[in-house]
Amino acid sequence: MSESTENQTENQKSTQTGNAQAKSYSFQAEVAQLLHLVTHSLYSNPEIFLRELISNASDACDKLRFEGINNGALYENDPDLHVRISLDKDNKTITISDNGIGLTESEAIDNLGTIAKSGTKDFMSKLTGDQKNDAQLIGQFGVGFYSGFIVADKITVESRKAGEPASNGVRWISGGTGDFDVEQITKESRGTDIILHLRDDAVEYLEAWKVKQIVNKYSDHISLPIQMRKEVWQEAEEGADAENAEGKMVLTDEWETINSASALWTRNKKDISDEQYTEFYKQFSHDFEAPLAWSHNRVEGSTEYTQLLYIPAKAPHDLFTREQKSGIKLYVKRVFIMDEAENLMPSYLRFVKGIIDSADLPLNVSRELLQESKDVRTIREGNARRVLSLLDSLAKSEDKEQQDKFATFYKEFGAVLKEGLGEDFGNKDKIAKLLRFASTNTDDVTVSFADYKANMKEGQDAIYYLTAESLAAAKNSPQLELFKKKGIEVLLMTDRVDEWALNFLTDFDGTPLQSVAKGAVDLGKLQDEEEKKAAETAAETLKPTLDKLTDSLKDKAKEVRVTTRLVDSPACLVVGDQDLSPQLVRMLKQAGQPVPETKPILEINPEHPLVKRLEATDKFEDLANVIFDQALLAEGGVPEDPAAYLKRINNLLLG
Ligand SMILES: Nc1ncnc2c1ncn2[C@@H]1O[C@H](COP(=O)(O)OP(=O)(O)OP(=O)(O)O)[C@@H](O)[C@H]1O
Repeated sequence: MSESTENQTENQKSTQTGNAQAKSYSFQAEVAQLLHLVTHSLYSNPEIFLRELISNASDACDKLRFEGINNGALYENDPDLHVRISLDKDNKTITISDNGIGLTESEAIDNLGTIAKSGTKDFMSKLTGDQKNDAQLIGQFGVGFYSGFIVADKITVESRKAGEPASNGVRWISGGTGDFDVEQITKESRGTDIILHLRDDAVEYLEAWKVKQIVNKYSDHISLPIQMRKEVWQEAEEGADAENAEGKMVLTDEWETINSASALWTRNKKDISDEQYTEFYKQFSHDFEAPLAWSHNRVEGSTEYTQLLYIPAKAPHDLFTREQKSGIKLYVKRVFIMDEAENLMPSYLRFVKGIIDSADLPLNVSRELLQESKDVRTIREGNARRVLSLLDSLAKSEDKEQQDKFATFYKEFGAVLKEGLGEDFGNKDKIAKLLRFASTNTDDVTVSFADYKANMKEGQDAIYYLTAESLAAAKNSPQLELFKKKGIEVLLMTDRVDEWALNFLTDFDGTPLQSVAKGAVDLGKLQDEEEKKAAETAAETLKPTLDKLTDSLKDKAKEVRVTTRLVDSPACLVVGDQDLSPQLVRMLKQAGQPVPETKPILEINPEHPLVKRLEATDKFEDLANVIFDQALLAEGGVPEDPAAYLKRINNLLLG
């Protein structure tokens, strides 16, 4: 017995039904809360109940198909899986039946009495308490099985698990309030019947045309046949009374399939409307926002598969955590195999949601097997190429709407995409083309490397960039002073991943990338010879001061040297070309990772009055340390001993 069944049993109350075998159970508190909302809201979109129940029926058939791979007996000589909808005007019921996997008694108690599924949990977390808003959310999200209570004041579920004897059926009944009753029944047919006892204001769903319309709108892509009893026109009989004089539609015993019954991705692209693509996305992804873009292809060659990949419009809150799951569902020859098939998409594209239907993988493929498969590698590479070219086409588009979509994509997922520079060497250049940054010319994150190159000064032979913790810190960084003075654009990068990712990109289209905070400043042909000479002379004259500084700061700085990079500030910190920047070191330390201890280089501005004062002051130690600590503060760091820093400042102020 599972844990929740035990809990439910504790809640067991004396039977209300009079039937010795029926037992009454309380709903989990969250379910009761949800049901209260479902039954008391103004529904903005009541018809979604059908979408939800059909989706559950289809899942149940998928499960049977999957388990049937290794245990054919589960089909019980009833191999044609389907969903059937029956309308009963006299009893005001609508019944959704499937011949899928079915439920045992304890599964019915567990699964229909507690909330386990991610979609509903997500929904609950978005509730605001405002009835109108929450009612709209139900329409967008759907709340699975409980959607039935939008139109029904009582739901009866009758089910029998595949492979169990007919006598092991279960009946579950609830009025959608605090509890539900469960009893054992005999059910010959395998699978589940959901019987909705419609409320008086929901009898419109007893009309066959209405049901067909809803199925067509929401569930056309379901790969199973959704069937209803066929209606035929019956002419009036001779001598019929006035009411029946014109003939009428009558139900036959024949079942008719009312949906296309082919999985959406198996259909021809030109037969699928944008609305259908969007509706399909919302259903399988549980995202209630429309996707930004999608790509649907049948890939042929040594590995054959169909890919239907979507770019969502919004990043999930856990995008950056290690637990973030892949959004790819794997099918093999239209049989659902698994959710979250992480091997089918590189991790830096983990935001992509979609479906892969492989013609080559074995039906009993496991996660372990996926890791080693050559076909899987081919599919993963094909998927990455496809997503990158989809993004490239959005980025390159002349169409404003497409450009806006790219901007939205970049805002939501740009930082994740950058991980690809380190992860996907083969596509590094394609990824680099898609990257956008702020720069010293604009705060908007819109400058591509190509834009930057087009804007380079004559004689400039590197792409300059600066990584910092925020745009404000980047813009005020002393490292930029010389570049500002000379009017050279510098890309400003403020995502945490930037420095790590940029390590893997040494050039863009033949032009080297150069961090302005690493190594000696080298403006190449843009270097002013006179400035350079002046710095060299200053270095000579300042030699004794530099030596003294090096000695005083030997615990903090690896080297002290004169620079031409500064205009207004007395000093700044830089690191060697191959060293980690102080920001990255701080970040890694925060994340609890081991980092090699490297000391920065202190560069000083020989023209600055504070530096000049060093030559004459009798408080050399104080001033030297304050200059170092201020350089540290300017790049976002904190002096190692803040109290000592303040003491020194005060000492200097008091003169
Ligand atoms: N027709 C059915 N056949 C078998 N089991 C069902 C059926 N309908 C519902 N269930 C069971 O009840 C559970 C709860 O259904 P519900 O619609 O609330 O959530 P879900 O289907 O798990 O979530 P999601 O709709 O997000 O996939 C299901 O997970 C399934 O175990």
